[in-house]
Amino acid sequence: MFYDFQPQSRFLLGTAGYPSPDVLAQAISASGTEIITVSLRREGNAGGAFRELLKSLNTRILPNTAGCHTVKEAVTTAQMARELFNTSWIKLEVIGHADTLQPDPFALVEAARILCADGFNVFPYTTEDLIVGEKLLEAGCELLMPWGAPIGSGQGLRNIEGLRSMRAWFKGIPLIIDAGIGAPSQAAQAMEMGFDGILLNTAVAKARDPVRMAGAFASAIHAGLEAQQAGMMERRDMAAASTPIFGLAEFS
Ligand SMILES: CC(=O)[C@@H](O)[C@H](O)COP(=O)(O)O
Repeated sequence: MFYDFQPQSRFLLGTAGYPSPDVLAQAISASGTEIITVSLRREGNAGGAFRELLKSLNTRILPNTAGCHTVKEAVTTAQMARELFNTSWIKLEVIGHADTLQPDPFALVEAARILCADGFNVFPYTTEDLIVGEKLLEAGCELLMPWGAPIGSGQGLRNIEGLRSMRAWFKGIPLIIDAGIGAPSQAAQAMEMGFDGILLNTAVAKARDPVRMAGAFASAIHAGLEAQQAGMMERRDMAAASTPIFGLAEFS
């Protein structure tokens, strides 16, 4: 459950950098997503026509604060997004450095505290750090969005053991992998590990065929969720015969 919403699809899609608005609309349709994220700053540049297109797509809009570097910028952007899109949802990004695009955990927690107290449902873009995650929950966030890898890098699950620890530590808290996913197999792996959803943008927007890639990610995310819910076998260090030896004829 992502706040008050239980989506069928666990695929959350970004809307930046597509070759055209038409390709974006087709990719959203092929992805089966019910939640799209929109950067207020970029959207603001593109104007009202883009906003009208997004509103016509029959998906929930999760505005984001991409490009914000301070608490003040992020809070102001979130407040503008609430008015523009008529939603209390906000994907909170407070970036620590323009080159790494790594979240600033101190500013993130402070901004989350202010926005939660102001009635927002905050989706915080964070790292796999457990203490930062705890502080975000204390601030009032009901879910966390750990990165897979730096935004736009396509590196996949860069710290897989850290993400495993995070999944185990925050039992029952929805965790959505956000950013750095480059291939459908990486998204499937995250779902198999027990994550609740995948948010990505670049891997679809910059694919040679974004519409087809959106479909590929949709299949992979669905497969990963199915595997997770079916109960995966435990990994073993040693072999275990898959064929029973009971009843075999004895030769002497
Ligand atoms: C679109 C968005 O909200 C960002 O968090 C980010 O752009 C997603 O990361 P990738 O582009 O690496 O998928």
